[in-house]
Amino acid sequence: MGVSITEINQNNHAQMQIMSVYVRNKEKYEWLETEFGVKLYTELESFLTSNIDIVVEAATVEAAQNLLPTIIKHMDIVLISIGALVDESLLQRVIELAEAHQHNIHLPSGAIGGLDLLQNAHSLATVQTVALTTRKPAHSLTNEKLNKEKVIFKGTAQEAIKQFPKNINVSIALSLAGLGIKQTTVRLIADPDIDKNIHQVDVVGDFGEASFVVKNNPLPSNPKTSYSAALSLLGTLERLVQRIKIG
Ligand SMILES: NC(=O)C1=CN([C@@H]2O[C@H](COP(=O)(O)OP(=O)(O)OC[C@H]3O[C@@H](n4cnc5c(N)ncnc54)[C@H](O)[C@@H]3O)[C@@H](O)[C@H]2O)C=CC1
Ligand SMILES: O=C([O-])CC(=O)C(=O)O
Repeated sequence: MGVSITEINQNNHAQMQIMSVYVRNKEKYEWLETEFGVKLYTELESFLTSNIDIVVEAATVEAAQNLLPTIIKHMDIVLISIGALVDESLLQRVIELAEAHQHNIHLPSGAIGGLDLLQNAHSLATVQTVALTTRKPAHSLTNEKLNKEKVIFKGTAQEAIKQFPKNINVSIALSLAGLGIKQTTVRLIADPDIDKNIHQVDVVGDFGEASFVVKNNPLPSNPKTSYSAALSLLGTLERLVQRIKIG
């Protein structure tokens, strides 16, 4: 999510600076040091003991699963590869570590909205169903040449993220806010005629019904990702230091 480093270090968003970046290949990212004055680390422990207060993860579900337990022992984290938390034993372990070390795990809404309403409705009353219908440009989901839309997945959020770990992190955010990974349903549609990532969330509960549709433009600097996902990450950081909490 390249927008973040420009936004934070040059436009002074969130009253923060990115000081350190954890990478696997230093040579590939040397330009970040030159352009933004950050320091690169290939050793996780050195990265975590460098001059930083919080980690922002924007890598992959697999990387997040591997790194999360160590990171949470050291400090707070903003996690955007939320699909990592589909692993229930990892989730439990990470919650215990967060509690033991008094650190927080921030999960941005990412490319969807409505998680505040869902959380309230689920934790304080009863929610009956949560359904996600995601429609993405066909080429981002399949190598198959399609001339019309095709439902390429129908099932639980748990199964969806296993089959599409790069594409449906939002389903695990929804699951954690509501009915869990086994009862949150997902339909994933490959559509050759669109260039947006469209997420529709339908919730039915004692409070009534809610539907949210987000038609996401691609992030200009990284078109496979939705623009709003990067904004959500930045917004989560910004809200950490704001005195008025909304939602
Ligand atoms: N929650 C949400 O709504 C959304 C979540 N995502 C997720 O956010 C994450 C980042 O997305 P993008 O910026 O589009 O991905 P990207 O593929 O453009 O960038 C990921 C970066 O992480 C690096 N990386 C991968 N494994 C690593 C490791 N083990 N250690 C250090 N660096 C590692 C890669 O080299 C790459 O530079 C992905 O997991 C994606 O699925 C993306 C969009 C929305
Ligand atoms: O960018 C999006 O629209 C959502 C996405 O990829 C994800 O949830 O993993």
